[in-house]
Amino acid sequence: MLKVPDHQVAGHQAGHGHPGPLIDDSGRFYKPLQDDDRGAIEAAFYTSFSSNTRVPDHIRRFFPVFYGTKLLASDGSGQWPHLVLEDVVSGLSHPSVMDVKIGSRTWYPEASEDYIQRCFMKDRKTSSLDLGFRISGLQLYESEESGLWKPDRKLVQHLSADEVRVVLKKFVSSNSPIDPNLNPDCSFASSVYGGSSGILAQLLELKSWFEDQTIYHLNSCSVLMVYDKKKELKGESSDAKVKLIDFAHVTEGNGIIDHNFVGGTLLFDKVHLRYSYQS
Ligand SMILES: O=P(O)(O)O[C@@H]1[C@@H](OP(=O)(O)O)[C@H](OP(=O)(O)O)[C@H](O)[C@H](OP(=O)(O)O)[C@H]1OP(=O)(O)O
Ligand SMILES: Nc1ncnc2c1ncn2[C@@H]1O[C@H](COP(=O)(O)OP(=O)(O)O)[C@@H](O)[C@H]1O
Repeated sequence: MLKVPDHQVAGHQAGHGHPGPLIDDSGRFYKPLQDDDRGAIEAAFYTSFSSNTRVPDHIRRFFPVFYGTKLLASDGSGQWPHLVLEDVVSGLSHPSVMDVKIGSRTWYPEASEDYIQRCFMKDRKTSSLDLGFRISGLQLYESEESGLWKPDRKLVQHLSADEVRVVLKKFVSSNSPIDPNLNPDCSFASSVYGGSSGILAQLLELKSWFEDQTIYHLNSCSVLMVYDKKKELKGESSDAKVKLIDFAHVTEGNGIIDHNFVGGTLLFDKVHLRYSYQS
């Protein structure tokens, strides 16, 4: 049965005659195609990427599996085409999720003047320009009693550089993210961010491909980081994962490195995650 995902932390939701994402019980995420060129660009990206033999398998695993497109009926908006993707959060019973938009700029020269202006403003008003990335959305599992902490998206996006650093610590802490008197204890930093299969190692592997690949420019794309906090609390492996999502603004690389993306991941992993991990 299809249902609205309660683990969506950013992006478009249902409203104004547009459907929002759906999930099913078999681990699939249905993302409605936007009805302008963004939908076409994202569908074309997934189609190209999934059959592109120049993409190594160890890199492919950082992207949701693509199962094609499907027309789905949704309330008030009739039949609507959806991308059928792997649900990255499926299988995690108590997921902590963070969507990080990579790059100091989200605009790109081929975009419309209006889009460039809007991105330009957003990049300046958020941590993108200062840090090379911004947190677009977030949910943290707290405890059985308190459930999930899902701070307001607009607040999250407009966090200052210093506040972003605190949130990166909260993401891997066992104590309450809400209590202003508690310093994040970072007790899961070594297992979630660190280690040979942790988030830092995964980002590093991804980055090394981006330092070389010139096929795609992933403008305005996000790194989705997820792990099962309940498992961490029980001392079990929490399946920390990194996946890239949101390809509505991908352009062709034309033989040129995607410096904006490489710069963003570099700052994100080397400087900021490592900082949370070590301090
Ligand atoms: O409509 P908004 O204000 O929520 O803006 C959307 C953004 O939300 P945010 O600025 O993060 O609050 C949204 O950002 P997220 O994916 O949520 O990080 C997108 O930038 C979206 O544009 P597009 O689908 O990438 O072309 C943006 O949608 P458009 O305004 O471009 O349709
Ligand atoms: N494949 C996926 N699996 C699980 N969650 C996803 C997946 N793709 C997107 N999401 C969730 O949906 C949100 C919005 O996705 P995104 O592709 O950025 O949409 P939009 O194009 O509307 O901005 C993400 O922040 C994440 O919470």
